[in-house]
Amino acid sequence: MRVAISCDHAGFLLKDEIIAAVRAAGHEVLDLGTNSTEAVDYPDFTRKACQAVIGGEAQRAIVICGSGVGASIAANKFKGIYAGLCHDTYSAHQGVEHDNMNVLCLGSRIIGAELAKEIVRAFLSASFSGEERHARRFGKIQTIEKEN
Ligand SMILES: O=C(CO)[C@H](O)[C@H](O)[C@H](O)COP(=O)(O)O
Repeated sequence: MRVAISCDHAGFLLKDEIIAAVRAAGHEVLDLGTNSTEAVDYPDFTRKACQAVIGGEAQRAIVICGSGVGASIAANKFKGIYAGLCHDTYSAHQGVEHDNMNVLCLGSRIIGAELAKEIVRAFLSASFSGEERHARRFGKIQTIEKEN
């Protein structure tokens, strides 16, 4: 699949490691910046990655900021984006299998590169189970989305 990746200045140092891990797992990368440690605003770069998913240029996205919190708040404002902040591998695959998560948020000031790469591999190798209870719950999330 094609994976959009973006970060702010705090996430920049982790971005290249994540890009390499995504490619090593056999996926294509759409690198949407930022490309230095010069300060930028995470909503601007989260927007780029989410719009790539919504527009179909990427099937999933990974967004990196300092804590991952700001990126996850911003990402979940987009209709069609189901973002999760995951700093463990269980959440990274279960979030896809049960909740249809399509954007992974990471905090580069919280976790190290090796754990981040394992989390990325867990996220990308998982798929939505589609089991009735999960589909029902996901449908309810989409109902909330339509109400707002
Ligand atoms: O970590 C974050 C909050 O969720 C943001 O994404 C930013 O990375 C962080 O706020 C940047 O902080 P800085 O003091 O401007 O470097």
